[in-house]
Amino acid sequence: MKKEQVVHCQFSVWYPIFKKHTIKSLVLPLPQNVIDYLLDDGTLVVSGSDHNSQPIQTSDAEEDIQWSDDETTATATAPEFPEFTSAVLEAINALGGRVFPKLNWSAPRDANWIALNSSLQCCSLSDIFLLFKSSDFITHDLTQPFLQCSDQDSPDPVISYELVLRKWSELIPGGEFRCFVKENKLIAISQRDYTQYYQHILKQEEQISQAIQEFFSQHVQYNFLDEDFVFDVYRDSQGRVWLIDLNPFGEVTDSLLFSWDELMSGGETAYQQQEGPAFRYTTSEVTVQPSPCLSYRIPRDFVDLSTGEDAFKLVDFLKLKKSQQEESEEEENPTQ
Ligand SMILES: Nc1ncnc2c1ncn2[C@@H]1O[C@H](COP(=O)(O)OP(=O)(O)OP(=O)(O)O)[C@@H](O)[C@H]1O
Repeated sequence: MKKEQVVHCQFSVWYPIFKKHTIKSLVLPLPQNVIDYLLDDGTLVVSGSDHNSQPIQTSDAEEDIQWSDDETTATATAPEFPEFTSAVLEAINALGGRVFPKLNWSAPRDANWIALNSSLQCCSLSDIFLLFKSSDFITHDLTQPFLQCSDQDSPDPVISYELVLRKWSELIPGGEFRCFVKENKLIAISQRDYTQYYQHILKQEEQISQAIQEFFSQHVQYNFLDEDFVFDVYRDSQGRVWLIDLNPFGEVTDSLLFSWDELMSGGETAYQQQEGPAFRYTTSEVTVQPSPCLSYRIPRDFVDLSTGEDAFKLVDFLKLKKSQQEESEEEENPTQ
């Protein structure tokens, strides 16, 4: 996979090409001070004028917190981005008040557990910041988007970072599929939420595969900037197919129920021996696995502490940690 392929899969590159076939979205340039804020480990929650949450600082900024009985001193000044905040609020309103946020490539899928509603649905900039600051996928976009590219000797293309806001849509996970395209041929289709068994996929295998192939040949094939790529689709309850996302054809993209070895080898096993693409889905409850994002979670208690209404619980927790730390330091250095 070349750096150029990654550049082509940025949202603002593919969206204008496929606008008619995907969810309505708006793209806002991400100012440098917002990028710096997102990459700064210290401040956990921003106190924006659009949100009434209390600003809280994590342990990195512990030194700044005055540990006193008057707990109000534990609040800290959070950064404010007035112009960006109003541009974001205007965009959210234009999209119906609820949005799904992304950066150039990724959504903070690994951070949904931290949101109060356990979802990526956002109504304000603080909702978006909380998810983005908690997400390794977002940090990856910001710091090493070309990590797995084969042409490491070539200079990294310059990236203009963008906040993508997509109109919130209730997508049923069983209707989502990932499609692999090699040399402009659709070689493989995988159920996207492969950890679950969906009876309707088993029953409608033929119709689903047919609908996706038609969508590909009518709207996607030869229209993208590369001949190898991966696209995600959603088939709604009326059988209509929508484009959800475009990804590079390579290891950086999850190959789900296929392996990259078989897809790279031209999909010999997958498509050359048969007419259409190979279609894989989970066929029984027996193979159901835990959700792949589970490893990104932290214990529920800590989530409650950091996002709960009672922000002072977090302060108590940090105090406890601090005193535990001091005790263990004393044990390690009994001479002191
Ligand atoms: N507009 C939307 N409203 C609600 N949910 C959405 C919306 N767009 C996407 N989703 C959900 O979020 C999931 C991830 O979306 P998307 O593919 O855009 O993120 P991503 O970070 O690029 O993922 P990947 O890395 O797997 O490509 C989708 O599978 C879908 O379930």
